[in-house]
Amino acid sequence: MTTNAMNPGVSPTSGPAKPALGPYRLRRVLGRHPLGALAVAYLALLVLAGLLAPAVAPYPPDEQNLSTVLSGPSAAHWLGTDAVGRDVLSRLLYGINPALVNTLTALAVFLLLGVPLGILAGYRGGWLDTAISRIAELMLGIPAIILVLVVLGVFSSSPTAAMVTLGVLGAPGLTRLVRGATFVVREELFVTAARVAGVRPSRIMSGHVLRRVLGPILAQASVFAGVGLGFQAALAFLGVMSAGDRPSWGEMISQAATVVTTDEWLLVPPGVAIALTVLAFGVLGDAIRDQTEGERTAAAPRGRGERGDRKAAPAHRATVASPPGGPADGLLDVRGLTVTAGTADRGTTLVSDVTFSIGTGETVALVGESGCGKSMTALAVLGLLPDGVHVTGGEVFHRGTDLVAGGPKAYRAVRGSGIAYVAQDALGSLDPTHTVGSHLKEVIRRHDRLSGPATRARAAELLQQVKLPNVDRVLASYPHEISGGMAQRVNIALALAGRPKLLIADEPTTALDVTVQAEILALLRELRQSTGLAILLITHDWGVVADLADRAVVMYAGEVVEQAGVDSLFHAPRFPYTAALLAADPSTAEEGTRLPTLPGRVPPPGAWPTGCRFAGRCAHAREECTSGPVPLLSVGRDTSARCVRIEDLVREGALPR
Ligand SMILES: Nc1ncnc2c1ncn2[C@@H]1O[C@H](COP(=O)(O)OP(=O)(O)OP(=O)(O)O)[C@@H](O)[C@H]1O
Repeated sequence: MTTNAMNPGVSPTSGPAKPALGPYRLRRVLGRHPLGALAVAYLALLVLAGLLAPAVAPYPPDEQNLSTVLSGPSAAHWLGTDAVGRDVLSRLLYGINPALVNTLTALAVFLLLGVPLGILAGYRGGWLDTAISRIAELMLGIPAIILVLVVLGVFSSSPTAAMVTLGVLGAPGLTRLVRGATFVVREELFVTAARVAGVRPSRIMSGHVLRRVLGPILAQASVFAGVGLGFQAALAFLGVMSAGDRPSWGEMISQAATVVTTDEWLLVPPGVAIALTVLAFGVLGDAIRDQTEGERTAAAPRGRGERGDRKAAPAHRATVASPPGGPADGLLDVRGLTVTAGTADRGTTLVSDVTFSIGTGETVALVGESGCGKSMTALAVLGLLPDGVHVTGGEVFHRGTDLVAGGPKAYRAVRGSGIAYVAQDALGSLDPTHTVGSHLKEVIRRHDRLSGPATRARAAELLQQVKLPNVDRVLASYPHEISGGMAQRVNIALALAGRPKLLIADEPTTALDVTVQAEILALLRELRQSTGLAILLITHDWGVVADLADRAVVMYAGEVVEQAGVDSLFHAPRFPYTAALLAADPSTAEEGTRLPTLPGRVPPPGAWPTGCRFAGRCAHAREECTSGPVPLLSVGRDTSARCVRIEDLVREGALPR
């Protein structure tokens, strides 16, 4: 994930996603799509003409003049007259409203069913997704025209019944599209961040996910509006949908159809009006889709699914009990944590038997090369493991409550108010469609019952707490309007909103430039002193460990290989891997000397050797290292290490005394 001493050659994560298609961006989109703008202008004109029909129509719609039937266009009747001498232009104008009302009826049903079900299926997943998807597939198999004809037969050719049926039959297609888009958005970091901040799922779905999938929805709605209008015309032409006695485009088509053999012109005005309107809806849909397609595919699946449940029997543990992880007072106690992709029986273990503790106000660094299981450990503590990855052994006690046993409910209760989270991707953690103020207010409302002005005051206070200047301007800014460093301060402010006692920070400074890194570290240090905040810091950077941490937990190939106070660790590492990592740290290297490298790679999950997992890369490995599982052994007051040769190595001078 990062480029640094422990993880060479791997680039930082991508930048933030683009803002979703809101009203402001819709205007910009149309500015770049002249045809789309033309379509909007046409539709706006149509609505206006429909509303103003009584004022602008040259004749009353039902006024008959039997002396001028089927007259064709003339100065008196610009679009001619129909079979009973009524003015076609006037009827066309009066017919706009029924055509649009019918279209809107179908559209409303289409959206009201398709959008919520799609978001629910995509966001919740599991059985709800399976049920909604199966029903949608079933409905997509129903032949629409036959069902509509049956409905028209039952409901006396009622246009409303036909349009409602069309909406119901169209909705499953929208549900599938929205579900797919929601799957992508659900994995975005800002959704994870909102979840960790304790924002309710209903609020995340309506406030964040809906806004992000609005583009595809609008595109689909435009196209469906065109389909609805064309469908009305087809039904009216077939004479199966009653037009009543009001003028409507469908009714005009229907009447023109009866005289089509003697006068084809009568089909032209309503036909052209319908064709133009269908075209306008289609062009608008295309403009919106062109704009949003790239954004949807560009949204990287970076976040995490919510899996706090234990799915299978506890996994195998080390034969010797691990010693306590440090001077814990019960704020966080992780005991024998095992995380598996798949199930315990038929899965791959990603993290095995991890034990450590964090006390109030303490900062513990989780260190190790890329792929050693640091993030999986942190995500298991938060109950935010990705789909298909589960805790299959051990406990995560937060103030005495086992979150693993408590399941998603227990995790939800502590996220935000007990344990907060700050990710590496500062901008990606913020929803691009919300201002900083809106992010903060949402989280504050989740934790405090405050009035509107008090919520704003609290938001400003949080920004001041993270030392952001120009609070009013920052509150009104969108994420793309602030720098990475400011965004990370905003994320820390969001994390502090629930007054948590523990902050999990996953490489919070890696993506920032050096001076900003130092400022963020200084801020964390200050917050720790002023609020008593405990921090679980995931990092590759020994400099950050030295700067901030009290203790370090070193992970290798999914297990803890050493735990120690930072001073002991730096001066007398007790595991050859720790010693090798420290020796390869460029910040401690003497100028002009060649930096030692650590040959080989971390064995991937599923390919861990028996015994010491580091043996394949260790210059000091002997047969005894690989003959059986190696327990984590206490070495001195605050140190434990998973090495059977510590005494030999110290004696031989391979490890410092
Ligand atoms: N969704 C997943 N399904 C299966 N395996 C996964 C999944 N996500 C990560 N892994 C694997 O789990 C192992 C531990 O990954 P993890 O992200 O915890 O490592 P890390 O130490 O945090 O590395 P980095 O510093 O690069 O983030 C890796 O081998 C990784 O490939």
